[in-house]
Amino acid sequence: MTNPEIERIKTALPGWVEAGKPFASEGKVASYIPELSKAPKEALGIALISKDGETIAAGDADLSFTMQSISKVFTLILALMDNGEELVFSKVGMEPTGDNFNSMLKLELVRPGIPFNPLINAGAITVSSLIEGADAADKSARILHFFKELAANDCLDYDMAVYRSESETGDLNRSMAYLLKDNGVLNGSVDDVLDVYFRHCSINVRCADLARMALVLACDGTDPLTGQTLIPRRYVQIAKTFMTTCGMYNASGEFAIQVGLPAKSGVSGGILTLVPGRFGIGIVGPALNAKGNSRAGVRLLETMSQELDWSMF
Ligand SMILES: NC(=O)CC[C@H](N)C(=O)O
Repeated sequence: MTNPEIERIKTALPGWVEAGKPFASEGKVASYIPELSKAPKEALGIALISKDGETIAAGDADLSFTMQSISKVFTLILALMDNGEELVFSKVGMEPTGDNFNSMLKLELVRPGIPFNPLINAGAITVSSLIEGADAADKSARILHFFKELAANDCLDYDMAVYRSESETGDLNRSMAYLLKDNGVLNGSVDDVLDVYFRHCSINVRCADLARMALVLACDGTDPLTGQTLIPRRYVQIAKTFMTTCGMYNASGEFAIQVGLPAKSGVSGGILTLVPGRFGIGIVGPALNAKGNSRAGVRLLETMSQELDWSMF
């Protein structure tokens, strides 16, 4: 039986992507991690996977890119699976900051030492320290294994050039980690925690990988294509709530109004989003707007949400 929504997307998607592409010229590719500046500025690609396994892709969907902040959603889930809610939320809060993703302002001003939420850098670095494992290498191996399962792709691996580039230049994250350590929030050595963090940020993916990971969230933790439950439903609920309130950094309110779906972006220009119960979606568009979200990617999602009436609200 044909699904009219899927047929509509198949027909219209190439046109929506073409209409979104020019918006990339309003954005800038991130360069504070020098290796990221090599990404093609004008690119825009998307892949969707439906709960019945139908994949639809358009534009530069084959471009590979690093997950960056998108990985924070899944390390949070793994930390919750490893430690439970009580412990995780004794180290990291549940509120949006309204500040940039790499700001350390509120670490000192309000509730000293505890990051506001797990999707800002300070929160995600704290979450990295909560991943179970004998040492940093073991923790990173567990994260990579979990991501491979969620993406149903055994070939996922690090982009070592991006990893090295961030390790060499990540002094702001390093200073944040020292502050967290001094406040008694971080377990383990700062170098080890940052190694785990930089590695999961540099896991290389394509749009279809993000779409498959998002599909698991869209289906409450069970991969509908294998029937395997990979995440307890409660932790999916927590992750999707953070994506809605903090996933697009300090543009999450605007995104909730214009698009109305749980989403997470990264500075490589990736966006992972989902339509509850129906689709997992991965997007890449390396040119970013002032808040650090893919300019053309956000535009494409605004169009799709309006055309397909996707807002949850
Ligand atoms: N917003 C992002 O994607 C930030 C992730 C990046 N690895 C950083 O720590 O700066």
